[in-house]
Amino acid sequence: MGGHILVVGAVSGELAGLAEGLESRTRSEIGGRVLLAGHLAGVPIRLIITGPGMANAVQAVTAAVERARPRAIVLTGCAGAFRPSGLEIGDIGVASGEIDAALGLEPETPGDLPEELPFPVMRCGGLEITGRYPVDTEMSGHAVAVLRHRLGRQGMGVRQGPFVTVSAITTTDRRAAALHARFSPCMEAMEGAGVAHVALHYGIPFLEIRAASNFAGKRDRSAWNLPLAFERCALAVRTLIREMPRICGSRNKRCGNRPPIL
Ligand SMILES: O=C(O)c1cccc(C(=O)CC[C@H]2O[C@@H](n3cnc4c(=O)[nH]cnc43)[C@H](O)[C@@H]2O)c1
Repeated sequence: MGGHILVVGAVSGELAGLAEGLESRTRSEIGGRVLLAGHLAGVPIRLIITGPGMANAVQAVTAAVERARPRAIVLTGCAGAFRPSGLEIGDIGVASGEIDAALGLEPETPGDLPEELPFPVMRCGGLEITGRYPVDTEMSGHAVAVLRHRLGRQGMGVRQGPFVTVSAITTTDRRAAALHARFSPCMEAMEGAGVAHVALHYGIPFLEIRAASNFAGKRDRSAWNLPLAFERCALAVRTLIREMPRICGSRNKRCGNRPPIL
């Protein structure tokens, strides 16, 4: 199997469990970010820690992709789970799509969600992206099946659904309910739409898998379980990488480096 998998996390804890198991590990810097390279179960892997938020993620992933084109990008880490999804803390979410919840038109009522942008930020393969990014459906479907089979029997919930990307972490039940009413997401985090944008731009299959560290809604820091989420997201990615030859084919849905449309 040729080409490496680029695994992306915002903070070091999210990739620590994968970094520990890397065979023939090397450490370098790219675009001012730490890049670890090596193999997991014989699969060539690069891990990049981006820093939190979309701006960091876009800069880091662009730098990594420009240095060496991966065969797939997997974004992982902790996330806030939406209660109606049925996910519990420590459970796994697999994105079926990525929604940039901050992009759009200012709403008439302060505090409401933005309305959909009236022009695309990207055109790709007949798609006009105004804030909702596709993921690689084939990879995502395989990932859910594998994770349910392997982790479900250890008592871990695995759900597939849209992820929302936010700039401000949701801290009220009102906001969580509004996001759920609009997008029916299973998880929220801060990097997904940015990495999905870069992946689509370069035509690289993209997958996002996270573990719930908290519930989206009223902020109760004492109820967050970051260590459990870090451990579980690494377990999920490791489990998938072992199955990568089956999950990640040689498809390349290239958009090309077309000039910006704005
Ligand atoms: O809020 C804190 O006090 C805090 C303390 C230590 C670490 C963190 C984080 O790393 C959170 C930001 C990071 O995690 C993702 N994430 C996790 N849960 C959520 C959420 O409910 N809403 C948005 N993002 C979340 C996010 O992708 C960041 O990279 C926080």
